[in-house]
Amino acid sequence: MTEKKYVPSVAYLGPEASFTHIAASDLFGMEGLTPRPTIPDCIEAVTEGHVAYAVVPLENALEGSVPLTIDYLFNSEELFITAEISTPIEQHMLVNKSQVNHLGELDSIQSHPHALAQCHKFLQYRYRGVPLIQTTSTAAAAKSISEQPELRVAAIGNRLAAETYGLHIAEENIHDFHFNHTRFVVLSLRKEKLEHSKHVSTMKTTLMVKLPEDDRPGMLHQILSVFSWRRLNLSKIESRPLKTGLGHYFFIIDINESEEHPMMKGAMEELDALGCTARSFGTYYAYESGEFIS
Ligand SMILES: O=C(O)C(=O)C[C@]1(C(=O)O)C=C[C@@H](O)C=C1
Repeated sequence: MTEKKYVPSVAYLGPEASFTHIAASDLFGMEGLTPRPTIPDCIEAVTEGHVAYAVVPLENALEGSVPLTIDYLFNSEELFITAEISTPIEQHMLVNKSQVNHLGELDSIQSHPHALAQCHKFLQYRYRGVPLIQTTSTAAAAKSISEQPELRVAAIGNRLAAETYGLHIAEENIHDFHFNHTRFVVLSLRKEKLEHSKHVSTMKTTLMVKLPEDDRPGMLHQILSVFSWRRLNLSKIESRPLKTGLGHYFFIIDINESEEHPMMKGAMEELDALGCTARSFGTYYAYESGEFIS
């Protein structure tokens, strides 16, 4: 008797043919993937136990962090990052075949805010004045325009979305900078390191750090020195508003080390001694997808 392969259930920011879908299938294959319309819906699918994992975008090389993902993570007490996959991204302008000869008369261009921003210069020079409409994902934009072929609208998305929704690629590679990569993370209630045969770029630990309530001079400097004298390499530090008042922030810190390392344990203890609240999202492998998602 052949053993049945375990196929984990995975929610991703959909619909079908989003960049997140491609990233999720890169890690998990096509089986077991279920689309969710928004990033909070993906995160809730995991926290409510409907799926084992959720794949969501975390950061883009041109546009920075995806605020929804960061803020939901900050407020979750139970989620861990179990893997990261970073992929190069190519954006195209998609239209219904009936609109190919009406590119000069577009009423709107739709996409995810990050995708619109990645093509900002292109849109400014070629489609100045055309209203830009934000959607929950690039694939949501492609799907929506495909359902209204009579409208003079375009979407920004990838090649798979064009194929999936029967759209025509009117303009290819419209992202403003060649180095357009997005980091996607795999979230789970279980603290684990997902292993994959893909190329691992590094092992990372992500922390979210809240400073002590009493504002002291040099606090950020002290936090950084916790890592620097231990020779712990940070690959990212970013501040986000705590949403409790102007000037109140928390910090997202990525460290290229396992949290099991004695130096990391020491760092966590020292952060605690400084009065900081440091929450670890776990240690995970950061994978790189060599192929362009286009
Ligand atoms: O997955 C998608 O298609 C999305 O619309 C999300 C998202 C993002 O949030 O960064 C993913 C990759 C691209 O950078 C643009 C948009």
